[in-house]
Amino acid sequence: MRIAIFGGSFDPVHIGHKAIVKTALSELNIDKLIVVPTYLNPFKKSFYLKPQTRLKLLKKVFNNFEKVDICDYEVNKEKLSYSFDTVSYLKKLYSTNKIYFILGEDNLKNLDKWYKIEELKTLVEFVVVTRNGFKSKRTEKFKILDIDINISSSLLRENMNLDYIPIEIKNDILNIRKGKSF
Ligand SMILES: Nc1ncnc2c1ncn2[C@@H]1O[C@H](COP(=O)(O)OP(=O)(O)OP(=O)(O)O)[C@@H](O)[C@H]1O
Ligand SMILES: O=C(O)c1ccc[n+]([C@@H]2O[C@H](COP(=O)([O-])O)[C@@H](O)[C@H]2O)c1
Repeated sequence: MRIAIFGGSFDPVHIGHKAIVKTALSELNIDKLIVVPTYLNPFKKSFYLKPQTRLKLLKKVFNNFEKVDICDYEVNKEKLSYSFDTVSYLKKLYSTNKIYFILGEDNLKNLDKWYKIEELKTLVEFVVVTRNGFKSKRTEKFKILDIDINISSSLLRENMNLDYIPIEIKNDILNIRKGKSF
Protein backbone atom coordinates (compact mmCIF):
# COMPACT_ATOMS: atom_id res chain seq x y z
CA MET A 1 0.00 0.00 0.00
CA ARG A 2 1.36 3.41 -1.04
CA ILE A 3 -0.40 6.50 0.26
CA ALA A 4 -0.25 10.29 0.10
CA ILE A 5 -1.44 12.48 2.94
CA PHE A 6 -2.77 15.94 2.12
CA GLY A 7 -3.20 17.91 5.34
CA GLY A 8 -4.66 21.37 5.47
CA SER A 9 -7.01 23.83 7.10
CA PHE A 10 -9.34 23.84 4.05
CA ASP A 11 -11.03 26.94 5.45
CA PRO A 12 -12.76 26.75 2.97
CA VAL A 13 -11.80 24.04 0.47
CA HIS A 14 -11.32 25.57 -3.02
CA ILE A 15 -10.64 24.52 -6.62
CA GLY A 16 -6.88 24.75 -5.98
CA HIS A 17 -7.18 21.94 -3.44
CA LYS A 18 -9.19 19.87 -5.89
CA ALA A 19 -6.54 20.42 -8.57
CA ILE A 20 -3.83 19.33 -6.13
CA VAL A 21 -5.67 16.07 -5.40
CA LYS A 22 -6.24 15.35 -9.11
CA THR A 23 -2.61 16.08 -9.97
CA ALA A 24 -1.31 13.98 -7.08
CA LEU A 25 -3.50 11.04 -8.14
CA SER A 26 -2.19 11.19 -11.68
CA GLU A 27 1.47 11.92 -10.93
CA LEU A 28 2.21 9.95 -7.76
CA ASN A 29 2.08 6.18 -7.87
CA ILE A 30 -0.35 5.77 -4.96
CA ASP A 31 -3.21 3.51 -3.89
CA LYS A 32 -4.87 6.05 -1.61
CA LEU A 33 -4.80 9.79 -1.00
CA ILE A 34 -5.91 10.79 2.47
CA VAL A 35 -7.16 14.34 2.97
CA VAL A 36 -6.80 15.42 6.59
CA PRO A 37 -8.48 18.64 7.66
CA THR A 38 -6.93 20.18 10.75
CA TYR A 39 -8.89 21.06 13.85
CA LEU A 40 -6.42 23.94 14.21
CA ASN A 41 -3.01 24.30 12.54
CA PRO A 42 -0.43 24.57 15.39
CA PHE A 43 0.80 27.87 13.90
CA LYS A 44 -2.67 29.43 13.62
CA LYS A 45 -4.83 31.05 16.30
CA SER A 46 -8.36 30.55 15.02
CA PHE A 47 -10.51 29.22 12.22
CA TYR A 48 -13.37 30.69 10.17
CA LEU A 49 -15.55 27.65 9.39
CA LYS A 50 -16.10 25.13 12.18
CA PRO A 51 -13.94 21.98 11.89
CA GLN A 52 -17.01 19.73 11.42
CA THR A 53 -18.25 22.01 8.60
CA ARG A 54 -14.86 21.92 6.84
CA LEU A 55 -14.89 18.12 7.19
CA LYS A 56 -18.41 17.79 5.72
CA LEU A 57 -17.60 20.10 2.79
CA LEU A 58 -14.50 18.03 1.96
CA LYS A 59 -16.55 14.82 2.03
CA LYS A 60 -18.97 16.31 -0.51
CA VAL A 61 -16.22 17.59 -2.81
CA PHE A 62 -14.38 14.26 -2.95
CA ASN A 63 -17.38 11.94 -2.74
CA ASN A 64 -16.81 10.55 -6.26
CA PHE A 65 -13.06 10.10 -5.91
CA GLU A 66 -12.60 6.37 -5.38
CA LYS A 67 -9.01 6.65 -4.17
CA VAL A 68 -9.62 9.56 -1.80
CA ASP A 69 -10.38 9.10 1.91
CA ILE A 70 -11.32 12.02 4.14
CA CYS A 71 -9.85 11.52 7.60
CA ASP A 72 -11.58 12.90 10.72
CA TYR A 73 -8.73 12.06 13.10
CA GLU A 74 -7.52 15.64 13.68
CA VAL A 75 -11.00 17.21 13.73
CA ASN A 76 -12.19 14.73 16.34
CA LYS A 77 -9.26 15.54 18.62
CA GLU A 78 -10.81 18.99 19.11
CA LYS A 79 -7.43 20.58 19.77
CA LEU A 80 -4.47 21.58 17.64
CA SER A 81 -2.78 18.56 16.17
CA TYR A 82 0.68 17.75 14.93
CA SER A 83 1.39 16.08 11.61
CA PHE A 84 3.87 13.72 13.26
CA ASP A 85 1.04 12.22 15.38
CA THR A 86 -1.35 12.04 12.42
CA VAL A 87 1.22 10.39 10.17
CA SER A 88 2.09 7.84 12.89
CA TYR A 89 -1.62 7.04 13.26
CA LEU A 90 -2.22 6.72 9.48
CA LYS A 91 0.93 4.65 8.97
CA LYS A 92 -0.53 1.99 11.28
CA LEU A 93 -4.09 2.31 9.97
CA TYR A 94 -3.08 1.78 6.31
CA SER A 95 -0.12 -0.50 7.23
CA THR A 96 2.14 1.25 4.78
CA ASN A 97 5.81 2.00 4.38
CA LYS A 98 5.49 4.55 1.57
CA ILE A 99 3.92 7.83 2.60
CA TYR A 100 4.04 11.09 0.65
CA PHE A 101 3.05 14.25 2.53
CA ILE A 102 1.70 16.94 0.19
CA LEU A 103 2.56 20.47 1.21
CA GLY A 104 2.26 23.91 -0.41
CA GLU A 105 5.52 25.72 -1.17
CA ASP A 106 4.53 28.52 1.24
CA ASN A 107 4.57 26.02 4.12
CA LEU A 108 8.22 25.13 3.50
CA LYS A 109 9.49 28.29 5.19
CA ASN A 110 8.37 27.06 8.63
CA LEU A 111 8.89 23.33 8.13
CA ASP A 112 11.94 23.28 10.43
CA LYS A 113 9.71 24.46 13.29
CA TRP A 114 7.21 21.59 12.98
CA TYR A 115 6.82 19.25 15.96
CA LYS A 116 9.33 16.34 15.77
CA ILE A 117 10.27 17.34 12.23
CA GLU A 118 13.39 15.16 12.05
CA GLU A 119 11.36 12.07 13.00
CA LEU A 120 8.60 13.09 10.62
CA LYS A 121 11.14 13.29 7.78
CA THR A 122 12.01 9.63 8.37
CA LEU A 123 8.31 8.66 8.03
CA VAL A 124 7.32 10.61 4.92
CA GLU A 125 8.59 11.96 1.64
CA PHE A 126 7.42 15.57 1.30
CA VAL A 127 5.92 16.52 -2.06
CA VAL A 128 5.80 20.26 -2.63
CA VAL A 129 3.02 22.01 -4.54
CA THR A 130 4.20 25.10 -6.39
CA ARG A 131 1.91 27.81 -7.71
CA ASN A 132 2.31 28.81 -11.38
CA GLY A 133 5.67 27.10 -11.63
CA PHE A 134 7.18 29.28 -8.91
CA LYS A 135 10.12 27.36 -7.51
CA SER A 136 12.21 28.81 -4.68
CA LYS A 137 15.65 27.64 -3.57
CA ARG A 138 13.81 25.73 -0.85
CA THR A 139 11.93 23.50 -3.32
CA GLU A 140 15.10 22.07 -4.92
CA LYS A 141 15.33 18.89 -2.89
CA PHE A 142 11.65 17.91 -3.17
CA LYS A 143 9.40 16.13 -5.62
CA ILE A 144 7.18 18.85 -7.18
CA LEU A 145 3.55 19.07 -8.24
CA ASP A 146 2.79 22.27 -10.13
CA ILE A 147 -0.68 23.78 -9.82
CA ASP A 148 -1.68 26.70 -11.98
CA ILE A 149 -4.54 28.06 -9.87
CA ASN A 150 -3.87 31.30 -8.10
CA ILE A 151 -6.31 31.13 -5.20
CA SER A 152 -6.04 30.86 -1.44
CA SER A 153 -8.55 30.25 1.34
CA SER A 154 -7.49 33.59 2.91
CA LEU A 155 -8.70 35.43 -0.18
CA LEU A 156 -11.94 33.45 -0.26
CA ARG A 157 -12.61 34.30 3.38
CA GLU A 158 -12.51 37.95 2.30
CA ASN A 159 -14.63 37.80 -0.88
CA MET A 160 -16.13 34.27 -1.08
CA ASN A 161 -15.89 34.39 -4.89
CA LEU A 162 -17.95 31.36 -5.92
CA ASP A 163 -15.84 30.94 -9.09
CA TYR A 164 -13.20 29.30 -6.90
CA ILE A 165 -15.57 27.10 -4.91
CA PRO A 166 -15.91 23.48 -6.12
CA ILE A 167 -19.23 22.87 -7.88
CA GLU A 168 -20.35 20.23 -5.36
CA ILE A 169 -20.50 22.77 -2.51
CA LYS A 170 -21.42 26.10 -4.14
CA ASN A 171 -24.96 25.93 -2.70
CA ASP A 172 -23.69 25.03 0.75
CA ILE A 173 -21.30 28.00 0.72
CA LEU A 174 -24.16 30.26 -0.41
CA ASN A 175 -26.25 29.00 2.51
CA ILE A 176 -23.39 29.47 4.95
CA ARG A 177 -23.02 33.04 3.65
CA LYS A 178 -26.71 33.59 4.35
CA GLY A 179 -26.15 32.42 7.91
CA LYS A 180 -27.92 29.09 7.45
CA SER A 181 -26.38 26.15 9.27
CA PHE A 182 -24.73 23.35 7.33
N1 LIG B 1 -3.63 27.40 -5.15
C1 LIG B 1 -2.72 26.64 -4.53
N2 LIG B 1 -1.58 26.27 -5.15
C2 LIG B 1 -0.65 25.51 -4.52
N3 LIG B 1 -0.76 25.07 -3.24
C3 LIG B 1 -1.85 25.41 -2.57
C4 LIG B 1 -2.90 26.20 -3.16
N4 LIG B 1 -3.87 26.37 -2.24
C5 LIG B 1 -3.47 25.72 -1.13
N5 LIG B 1 -2.26 25.14 -1.31
C6 LIG B 1 -1.55 24.32 -0.32
O1 LIG B 1 -2.43 23.27 0.10
C7 LIG B 1 -2.30 23.03 1.53
C8 LIG B 1 -3.65 23.18 2.21
O2 LIG B 1 -4.12 24.46 1.91
P1 LIG B 1 -4.77 25.45 2.97
O3 LIG B 1 -5.95 24.78 3.55
O4 LIG B 1 -3.79 26.04 3.89
O5 LIG B 1 -5.31 26.52 1.93
P2 LIG B 1 -4.69 27.93 1.58
O6 LIG B 1 -5.47 28.40 0.39
O7 LIG B 1 -3.21 27.94 1.48
O8 LIG B 1 -5.19 28.69 2.91
P3 LIG B 1 -4.73 30.03 3.64
O9 LIG B 1 -4.83 31.12 2.63
O10 LIG B 1 -5.73 30.15 4.75
O11 LIG B 1 -3.33 29.80 4.13
C9 LIG B 1 -1.27 24.01 2.04
O12 LIG B 1 -0.05 23.31 2.17
C10 LIG B 1 -1.23 25.08 0.96
O13 LIG B 1 0.05 25.68 0.88
O1 LIG C 1 3.02 19.37 12.92
C1 LIG C 1 3.27 20.58 12.94
O2 LIG C 1 4.02 21.10 13.80
C2 LIG C 1 2.62 21.47 11.90
C3 LIG C 1 2.81 22.85 11.88
C4 LIG C 1 2.18 23.62 10.91
C5 LIG C 1 1.38 23.01 9.94
N1 LIG C 1 1.22 21.66 9.98
C6 LIG C 1 0.36 21.00 8.97
O3 LIG C 1 0.53 21.55 7.69
C7 LIG C 1 -0.64 21.31 6.91
C8 LIG C 1 -1.00 22.57 6.14
O4 LIG C 1 -1.59 23.49 7.03
P1 LIG C 1 -2.39 24.77 6.48
O5 LIG C 1 -3.05 25.38 7.70
O6 LIG C 1 -1.36 25.66 5.85
O7 LIG C 1 -3.38 24.26 5.47
C9 LIG C 1 -1.70 20.83 7.91
O8 LIG C 1 -1.81 19.42 7.81
C10 LIG C 1 -1.11 21.21 9.26
O9 LIG C 1 -1.50 20.38 10.33
C11 LIG C 1 1.82 20.90 10.91
